[in-house]
Amino acid sequence: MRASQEDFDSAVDRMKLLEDPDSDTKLKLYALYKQATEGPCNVPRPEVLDIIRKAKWGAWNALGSLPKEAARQNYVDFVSSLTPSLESSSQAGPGAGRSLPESEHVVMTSEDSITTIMLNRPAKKNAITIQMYQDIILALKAAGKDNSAITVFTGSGDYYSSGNDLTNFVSFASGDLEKISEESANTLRNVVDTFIDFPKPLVAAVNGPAVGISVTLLGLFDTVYASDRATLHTPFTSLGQTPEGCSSYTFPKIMGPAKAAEMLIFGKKITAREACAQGLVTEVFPDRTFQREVWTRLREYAKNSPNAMRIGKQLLRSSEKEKLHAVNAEECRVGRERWLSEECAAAVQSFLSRKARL
Ligand SMILES: CCCCCC/C=C/C(=O)SCCNC(=O)CCNC(=O)[C@H](O)C(C)(C)COP(=O)(O)OP(=O)(O)OC[C@H]1O[C@@H](n2cnc3c(N)ncnc32)[C@H](O)[C@@H]1OP(=O)(O)O
Repeated sequence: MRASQEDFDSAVDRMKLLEDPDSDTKLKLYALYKQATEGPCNVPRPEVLDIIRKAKWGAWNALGSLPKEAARQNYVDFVSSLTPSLESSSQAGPGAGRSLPESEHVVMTSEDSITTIMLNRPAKKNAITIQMYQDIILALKAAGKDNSAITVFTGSGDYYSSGNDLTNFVSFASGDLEKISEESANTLRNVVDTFIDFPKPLVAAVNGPAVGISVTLLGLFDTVYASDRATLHTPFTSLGQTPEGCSSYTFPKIMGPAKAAEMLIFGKKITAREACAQGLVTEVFPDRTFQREVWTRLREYAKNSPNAMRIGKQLLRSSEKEKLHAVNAEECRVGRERWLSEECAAAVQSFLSRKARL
């Protein structure tokens, strides 16, 4: 169940009863309200000295391209969490009765028979934390079962995703290496398995640059639309790491072994247009019209028979599934060894200490 305009209006009224909320709460409410009512931040950044307006602008701007509908839901949930005692008995609490999982950085919305899963951490270029991997699994499982016809995966803000959050590796230095690396490999394996098994048409709307795992997973999507501003970069070997997301199998198959090697072994960054010429991207759109053109097209596609599309996907993909699961298992086994290497530790440390940039 998604928040209606009435739920939103009622949350705005309840919010007025809050007694002296702290400034972080006020900022979050302000940003979600603006996003829910006006959409993405569309005003120029205030002067440096105007501290309050700058903080408000920053909070709104950080919501990136979060859809109005998702902002409305987040606003309602946030107000509910602040005012549990004021909840009317007819209103569901956060998460109650909702078919969509809630998450701060993985936002799920459904409209026009399309479920959208959006990475929403624009200030960190949508880098994927361990929690986000778990939320992506939950979101995909929910989308696989809901009544939408198509599922779309995209990013908020200027990046599609900068890949794995490199601070995920910080815990490697501070704890039980064996255990943490095993847990991380299991998480990676689960998330990739969930993409392999996803039962409906899965479309990537690559709204900007993509790095690492956000690129490798594209080989498991049914259709990939990209903005002409997007680049695709898999800098694994400069990080002492190896390919994942089944790309060691899907990329050579899609683009041929030589082009796949340039990307996955030498870390060559390619443009969306190059990726399109090589078959990894289905179609490239001018950035200016990307959202409009992609969504117009997807809304048309979503009018097709959902069952026929799902069964069609199975026919196209099922013969590969067993192979893909085996590839995933092997990539995770090898990847885990690499994460424990000196090379990987040094590369991550180098990024975190800002000595090196891609
Ligand atoms: C469970 C474990 C699974 C493991 C799976 C294996 C997956 C592997 C991969 O995905 S490998 C790829 C990893 N990603 C990267 O190496 C990218 C690192 N980021 C960058 O090189 C740059 O940030 C950039 C090119 C993406 C963008 O550069 P720029 O435009 O100059 O922006 P900033 O660098 O200032 O970034 C803004 C802000 O975001 C933080 N950030 C960006 N990417 C990551 C990231 N991948 N991990 C953590 N943090 C990231 C960056 O530090 C800045 O934060 P700050 O404002 O300084 O707090």
